Amino acid sequence: MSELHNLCYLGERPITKENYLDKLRLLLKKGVPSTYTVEDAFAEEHGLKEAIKGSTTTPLHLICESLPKDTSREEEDIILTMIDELFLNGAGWCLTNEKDETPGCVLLRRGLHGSKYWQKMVDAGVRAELLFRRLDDDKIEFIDEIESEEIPQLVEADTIEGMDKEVAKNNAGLKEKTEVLDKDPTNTTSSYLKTKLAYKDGALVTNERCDGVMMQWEDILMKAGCNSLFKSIDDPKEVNILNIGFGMGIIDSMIQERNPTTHYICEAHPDVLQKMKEDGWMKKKNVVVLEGKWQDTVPPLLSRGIFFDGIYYDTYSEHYQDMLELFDMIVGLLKPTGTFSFFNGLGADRLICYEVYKKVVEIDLDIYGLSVKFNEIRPPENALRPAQEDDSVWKGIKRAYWKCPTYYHPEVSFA
Ligand SMILES: C[S@@+](CC[C@H](N)C(=O)[O-])C[C@H]1O[C@@H](n2cnc3c(N)ncnc32)[C@H](O)[C@@H]1O
Repeated sequence: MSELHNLCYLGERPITKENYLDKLRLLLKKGVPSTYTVEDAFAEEHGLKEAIKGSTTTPLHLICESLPKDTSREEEDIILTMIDELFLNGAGWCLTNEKDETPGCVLLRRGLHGSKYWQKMVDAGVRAELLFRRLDDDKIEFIDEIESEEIPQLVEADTIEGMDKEVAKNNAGLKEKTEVLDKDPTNTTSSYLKTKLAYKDGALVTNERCDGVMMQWEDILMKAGCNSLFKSIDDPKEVNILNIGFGMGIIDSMIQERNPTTHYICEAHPDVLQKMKEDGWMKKKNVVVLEGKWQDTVPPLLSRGIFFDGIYYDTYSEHYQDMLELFDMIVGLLKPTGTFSFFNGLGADRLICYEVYKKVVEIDLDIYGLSVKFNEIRPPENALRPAQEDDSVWKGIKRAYWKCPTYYHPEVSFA
């Protein structure tokens, strides 16, 4: 076992600065990577060329797994500083071990959700997410620009010949993965909009693969969303609401019950629009249906001088980046007293990611002078049960997109 890993098992007590922190710092200073995995060490010890793929048990995993439950205040401080030290040296908050757990997931399993250790993981996740976004920004100049030929490029198949075989194989793999993602209706809007949908068994699903687009169990979340939209009405004689994403029409039916002056609904999928026609939504006197992607249909509202008391956003196959683009419009469309809310499923298939995004969204909204308040809602029990269990809502659904015990319902306003 490597010296670094041995240290992270925290076997020797008490945990002191001399025995742990100083030794950790020394190892990192000597160049041992903070992401050195147990699998790497095993491969090295056994003269294997490569470590087992798909599993990265990092020093952070070991610390989280080994944390004694009876630490003194001093010991806790040493461990927290060890975690800081690993992060400072590039440790990853979201690498996963053989059980598909991040270090945060290990803490959660061990009953340490909400602890100081947990908070360290969340903070590191937030920093990493914000940093990666900045690095993606092409306006950033790097001091030590890497020569372009050193950067592994995704090459076209016909240029592969003659290249180093390994690079070619990796490139081909990367290209294949990109193509798979491009065709995945859960991942790409253009692919989703071409995918046939079906309304069945209290859900809206993709016809072939049975990806859950919207499900009836979410009505409790939609109720909270609808209440937020009518929270602070500016003028009861002129109530404007905008909902982006019709799905099963759950929130729109709730909005209709409140009889707003104008109820805008933005929807892009042809099958959903067809269902809306069949169910008479196009003919309702206070409803305006914006047919097409919100990216095309919402911007014109800005120039028409329409302002909203409430805006709700719940689409499908979009990414956080899309939401950031929407924020640009929200500031222009929301009345000063208005409320914006959205289906908060950001990272909701893993609690640590969900809490990282809760913070990231707060930071992003703050840039617009918007503040967010999260109300906690307990989802129905059968939404928290794995698909194998009889009464689970995920039975027959391709992938459970919800796995968190608490829903953080967002209410966003200028206040
Ligand atoms: C999860 S469902 C919305 C469910 C809805 N909140 C309800 O209460 O039933 C998402 C909807 O957003 C639509 N959608 C996805 N991308 C869109 C886009 N870019 N513009 C407008 N609608 C979009 C989908 O077709 C789908 O009907």
